[in-house]
Amino acid sequence: MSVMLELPSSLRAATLLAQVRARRPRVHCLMNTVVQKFTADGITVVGGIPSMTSSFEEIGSFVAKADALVVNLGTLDAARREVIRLAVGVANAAGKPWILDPVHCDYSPSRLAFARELTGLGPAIVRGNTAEMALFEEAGSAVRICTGPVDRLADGGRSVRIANGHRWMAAVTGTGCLTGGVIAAFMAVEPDKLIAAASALVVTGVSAELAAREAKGPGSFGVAFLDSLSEVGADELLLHARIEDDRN
Ligand SMILES: Nc1ncnc2c1ncn2[C@@H]1O[C@H](COP(=O)(O)OP(=O)(O)OP(=O)(O)O)[C@@H](O)[C@H]1O
Ligand SMILES: Cc1ncsc1CCO
Ligand SMILES: [Mg+2]
Repeated sequence: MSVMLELPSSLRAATLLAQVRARRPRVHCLMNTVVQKFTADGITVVGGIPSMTSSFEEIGSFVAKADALVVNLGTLDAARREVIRLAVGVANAAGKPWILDPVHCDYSPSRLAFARELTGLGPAIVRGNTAEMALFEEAGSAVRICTGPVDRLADGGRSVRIANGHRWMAAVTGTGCLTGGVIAAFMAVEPDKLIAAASALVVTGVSAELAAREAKGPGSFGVAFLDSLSEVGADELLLHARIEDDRN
């Protein structure tokens, strides 16, 4: 007998967004040094509470207090690798969900090997762009997300596409990293990781479309995107969400 797995919907995205805003989940980010502020702002305006330290002495306490963890490999060095291993160990021991963003794993064999090591430690989600995810055809039990003009999400039983977003997202550095933070906030309130991630991507994608109407180009778009993320609600999500079943 096959089990009917839930598929994402605009209504579910709106409900989860309201839950994030009501519950204010804590999201700890081991975020690259390029887009720390943009990512923290994205988590804050959507309704979560970000923390960003990467100190070896403190990371255990911060992860223990967080509801979800983001592991982003954008700016990686030996110290950061050790902090990531410690953070993942604490998250796993406490049953807290974490998302891996294997930024630029396509640029460096040693980074790819580290990203593969982390994938073996059981992230809830692995998300990257097309070039990165081409190296992660296999992501264990994690939900696999490949973002781009259309986002593709898949777990063992489901495969969906989110067709929201705007081309200026690719012209602002860190929109993908920011979506990792927003996805983590949604994972903190929803145990079904594919539903959580798809809902988060609908929220960021619809917000980007609304922001593009106000912006003059990528610079003002980045600011308008944060404005839209703080204001988007059920009406806009129900009207604009483009979620497609990708099984065929
Ligand atoms: N041409 C496009 N049209 C619509 N949405 C897009 C487009 N390109 C990217 N996006 C959206 O932008 C976000 C970031 O996706 P992208 O694949 O560019 O991430 P990335 O390369 O990891 O970004 P970064 O590393 O700068 O954070 C996703 O939410 C995606 O849906
Ligand atoms: C440009 C860049 N380099 C390392 S991390 C980062 C941010 C987006 O991935
Ligand atoms: Mg990226």
